[in-house]
Amino acid sequence: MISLQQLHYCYKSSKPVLSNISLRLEPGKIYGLLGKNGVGKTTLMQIIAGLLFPQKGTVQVNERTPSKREPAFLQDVFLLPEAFTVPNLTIAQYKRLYAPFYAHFDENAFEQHLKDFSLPNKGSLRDFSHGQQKKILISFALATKAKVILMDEPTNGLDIPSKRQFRKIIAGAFLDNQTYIISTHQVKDLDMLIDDVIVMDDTQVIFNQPIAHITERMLFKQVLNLSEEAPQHILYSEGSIKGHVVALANTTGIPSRMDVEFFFNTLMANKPAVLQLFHTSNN
Ligand SMILES: Nc1ncnc2c1ncn2[C@@H]1O[C@H](COP(=O)(O)OP(=O)(O)OP(=O)(O)O)[C@@H](O)[C@H]1O
Repeated sequence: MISLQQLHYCYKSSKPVLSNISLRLEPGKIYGLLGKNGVGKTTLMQIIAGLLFPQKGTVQVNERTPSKREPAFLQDVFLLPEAFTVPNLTIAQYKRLYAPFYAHFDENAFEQHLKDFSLPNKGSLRDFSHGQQKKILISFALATKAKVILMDEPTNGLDIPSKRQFRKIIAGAFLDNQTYIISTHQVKDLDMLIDDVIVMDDTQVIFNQPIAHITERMLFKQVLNLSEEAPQHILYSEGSIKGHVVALANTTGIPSRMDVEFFFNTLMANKPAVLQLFHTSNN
């Protein structure tokens, strides 16, 4: 369980990046963390990982305070950063050096993930391409079986087959006692993977809902003419080759199919109307 209460954070002498953030994240869920560039996604993940310390508010991760960086906390949290440089080690040396920090590290799972990504289990990390290095680190992250796994833009730099493989590996590796938080602009890469969507905007978390709630309350569809829909139900639309893609208030009572990217665009374009849909219903 991750619990943030009235969290504030600012870098030295700059304006706040995070203000008054309260959030509760449960085990057994994969959260997609979305937001425009510079909104504070990485900062938030670094606070949860105990790498940055908030000026105000409290953070609890599995009932521990990340900033204390106790061994019992560190062995159960893994942050895969967006930018990284690998040490001058072979895969085997890397595993020997870092796996012991994670009490539940699963060597077989590590080997299997490497195989699933079509990577060898030997060789010097620096001799691999950046995309391959990323896949090695993703494989390592998942093999730690840490209760909290934070991934910052994990699919950036991955080729198209690897992105599909990423979704498959995550879906297979995820355990009920884990919480994954995946920050990404490659929203399509999270399709069918995430349970809940968190959206940050202007120093705040403005949205945190399960996909199931979104698809109950919103409908995403293709129409030839916007006039096919009641104007009061149209939340947002984009022109497409076949007419328009629209996001509507779901008045059918039947859950729709989720399009995370289109949902995000709708929320950014029409915050009050989208947020109203969720505030007026029993969550
Ligand atoms: N070390 C730092 N010192 C000062 N300001 C910083 C530092 N790191 C980030 N910032 C600022 O904090 C804000 C949030 O940055 P952060 O990297 O958390 O955003 P983000 O949502 O992850 O962005 P992106 O989607 O572009 O990766 C930005 O305005 C950024 O310029």
